[in-house]
This record gives sequence, structure tokens and C-alpha cells, in this order.
Amino acid sequence: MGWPLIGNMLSFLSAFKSSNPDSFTSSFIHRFGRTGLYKVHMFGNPSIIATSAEACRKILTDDEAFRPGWPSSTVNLIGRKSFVGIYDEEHKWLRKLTAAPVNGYEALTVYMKYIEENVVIALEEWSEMGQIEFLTELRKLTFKIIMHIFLSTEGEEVRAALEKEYTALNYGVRAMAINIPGFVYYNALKARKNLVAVLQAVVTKRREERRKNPSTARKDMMDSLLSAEDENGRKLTDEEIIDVLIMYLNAGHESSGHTTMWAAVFLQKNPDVFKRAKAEQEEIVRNRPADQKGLTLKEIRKMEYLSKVIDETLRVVTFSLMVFREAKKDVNVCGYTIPKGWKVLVWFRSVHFDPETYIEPMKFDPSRWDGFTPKAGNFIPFGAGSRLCPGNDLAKLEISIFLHHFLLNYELEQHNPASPLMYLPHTRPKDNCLGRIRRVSAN
Ligand code: HEM
Repeated sequence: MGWPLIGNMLSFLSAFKSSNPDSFTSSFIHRFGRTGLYKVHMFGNPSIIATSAEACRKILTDDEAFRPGWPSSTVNLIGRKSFVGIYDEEHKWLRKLTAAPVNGYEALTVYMKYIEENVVIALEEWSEMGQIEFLTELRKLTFKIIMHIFLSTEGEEVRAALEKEYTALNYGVRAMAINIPGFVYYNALKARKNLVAVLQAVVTKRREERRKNPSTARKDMMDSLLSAEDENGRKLTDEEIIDVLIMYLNAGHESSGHTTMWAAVFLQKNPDVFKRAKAEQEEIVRNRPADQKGLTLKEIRKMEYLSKVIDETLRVVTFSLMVFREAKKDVNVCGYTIPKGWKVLVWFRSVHFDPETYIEPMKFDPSRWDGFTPKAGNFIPFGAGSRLCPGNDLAKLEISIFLHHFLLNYELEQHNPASPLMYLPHTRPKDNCLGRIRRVSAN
């Protein structure tokens, strides 16, 4: 369990700062065998790392034995009333309330036009901007989309203020929790304070509008949250609404921004894959009625090869490297007892790089998905069980729409194709994918 007080944190951080983050988990496998469960001391707590698909699936799907166990440093940033802090009935209610509008492709057709219009404009603009940080621009785009869904009536000013704070917030999510000026975590806490202030102003303004005019129609998720009432007539407090929004707005743009960037990078680095994916998109456009403007859901469903490209990207990148749980009671998992109160780190990255499931796991190879359906628990980019990502369909839709237009008309030219990577809080090139988006056709 590592050193006194700091436990295994130093070896964890140094592995994740090196070019081989998997050296951290492979050191356990090397010393103790492929047991799939390892005792560590991390983020200030005695913990278990779960690396096998079977153990991860059991932990994620057993709500009787496990609840969220995020480090207090994360809960302080994302909010104790957000999904990282709540569980059981409270979680079920808020989840039901918020997931429906962003779940299922049918529900999402409402947003398709908005997403596509903004993708087309963004690509056009970037191609004229010269060198850009591709990841930074994509995060702005995905933030605009999630803002439209959750806070559609708020103006540009609110969007710009929130977007700026999220960048600082995220850098602090897996940083050492040192709350001293100059440290990343200190800046992240400051960013949270600013986010709360901006959102509090929005909540206050909306409550006031509704008081003056109670028949005001519901326009976005903020309105749904303000109207929500459970079976006992309880309404959400400002703190609850703000924390839920902080989490959704964050989860809803960072993840899809990063994954879209990686999909474009992998496509560009693998010309055969690019060619095949582009041919599929050209075929879709060719078969389209002459009077149809823009993509339809039916066309998205026809993007079989692109869907494999996206799944392979989700696997290789594994945006959520790990998630945290806490044992509510002593519980047996795969023959080992996890004591009550211990934290559990469900290590998605090991599951996705398991050579027994994925031959040559480090290789980006969309064809591995031809006729292959992984066993339950072996492919979990969006988690599993009651916490399965409610934004999974939205994310795949956004990525598909982006790649459709990218493949048809553009290319990415990276300035530093061999840029070193950062793995915390999420895997990205250190230069945020500096490069140019070049227009290659006039379609
Ligand atoms: C490629 C994109 C995405 C990836 C890889 C991803 C991944 C994940 C994962 C692994 C979890 C499970 C966390 C856990 O088990 O504790 C999760 C939860 C969550 N995600 Fe996503 N996500 C993505 C996109 C989105 C989007 C677009 C939204 C917003 C609509 C979203 C909102 C959430 C929320 C609110 C939760 C918490 C659910 C709960 O605790 O019940 N995510 N996501």
C-alpha cells in the first residue's frame, strides 16, 4: 500500500506523467499476478483498484454494496449535490428527471439541426483561421451544444463566462488537492466559485421571471429543474440545481470534445481507415434525395463503419480512465473481500487494454469490431449499471455529425504529430492538438 501518508500517489502520478501510464497497473500485475483486484492507498484512502472486466462489472452494477466514492477534492469541485455526491433515491430521482431529454436518438433529433449547423460553421471558420488548438476549439463547440440543451435562453456572455471557468476547473480534477495560491487545485476551486456565482445569477433571474409570469413555457433543462417536484412535493434547492448543472455542463462537453479530437487524429494517422470512412459518408450523401438538407437520424444509423471508428476511439482513449466507488458493507468480489468503507477505483483503462479481449490492444484498428461483440463488462467507455452515462447517445451523435462533415471536406494537419501526451485528468496531446484544418473540396 505504498508509503505512509502518501501511499501509492507518487508512483501513480509519476506513471501518469510519463509516456507509459499503464506502468502503474502493470507493476501490480507483475508483482501479484492477474488477480484483477489490488490493495492500494490513494487519494488519502485505503482503496482497491479493480482492473479485470469481471470485477469492474460487478462493482458497477451492485448498488446494494457500492455507492460513489469520489475523493473529497473532486466532490468539492463538482459539487456535493451533483451526481458524484448523491446516491440511492436522490440519485434515481434526479437521474430520471435529467436523462430523458439527452437520452435516445429519437429525443436527440430535436438537437440534430443545431449541432449540424454549428459543426459546419465551426469547420469553415477554423479552416480560415490558420493554426489553431484543435482541442480547444472543439471544446468550445461542444460547450456551445451542451449550453443550448441546458441553458438555451442564456446569452453569449453567460456562455463565455462559464466556458472560461471550466478549463481551470478541469485541470484541478485529478491534481493534488493543495489549496495554496499558485497550485492548480487552488485555481480550480476559484473557478468553481465563479461558476456557482454565474449559475446562481441565472437561477435567481429565472425564478424571478417565473414568479412574475407563472405560465412561462419550459424552454430548457434549467426550466425543467426549476419545475421539478418529487412525489412528496419537494422541489430542488438552488444548490441542487447549480450542482447538477455544473456536472452536466462539464461532463457534456469535455468528453465529447476530447473524443472527437482523437477520432479525427486517428483517422488522419490511418489513411486506409480515413479512405473507407470517407467513402461511407460519400455514399450516404449520394443516396440522399435531392431536396434533403442536412443529416437525418436514418443516415446516422447507416454509418456502420464510422460507428466502429468511434467505438475504437472510445476504447483506445478511454476518456474516463477510472471511476470511484465506496463499499457500503463488506462485500465479496471475485473471491476477495472488500471491507466496508474502502474506496474502489474501477480502472476502465485496464479493461480496454486487456490483450485477452483485444489483440494488440494499443493498436487503433476499427476492423477489430467486425462481427465482434465484447462480453458484458469488456467495453465500458460509458460505464455500466445505474450510473451508465446518460449522455452516451448525445456524445455519439455529436461525434458522428462532426466526422461526417470533417471526412467529406477537410483534413487535419497537426503541427507536432508526435506531441507528448498528458493523461490527467484526460488523455490529450500537450499542445492541445495544434494544427490546421484544411478544406480539401468545395462540396
Ligand atoms: C464521449 C463522451 C462521453 C464519455 C466517454 C462519458 C463517460 C462517462 C462515464 C464512464 C460515466 C460513468 C461514471 C461513473 O460510473 O461514476 C459517465 C457518467 C455521466 N456522464 Fe458521461 N460521458 C460522455 C459524454 C457525456 C455527455 C455528452 C453528457 C451530458 C449530456 C454526459 C453526462 C454524464 C453524467 C451526468 C454522468 C453521471 C451519471 C450518474 O452518475 O448517474 N456524459 N460518463
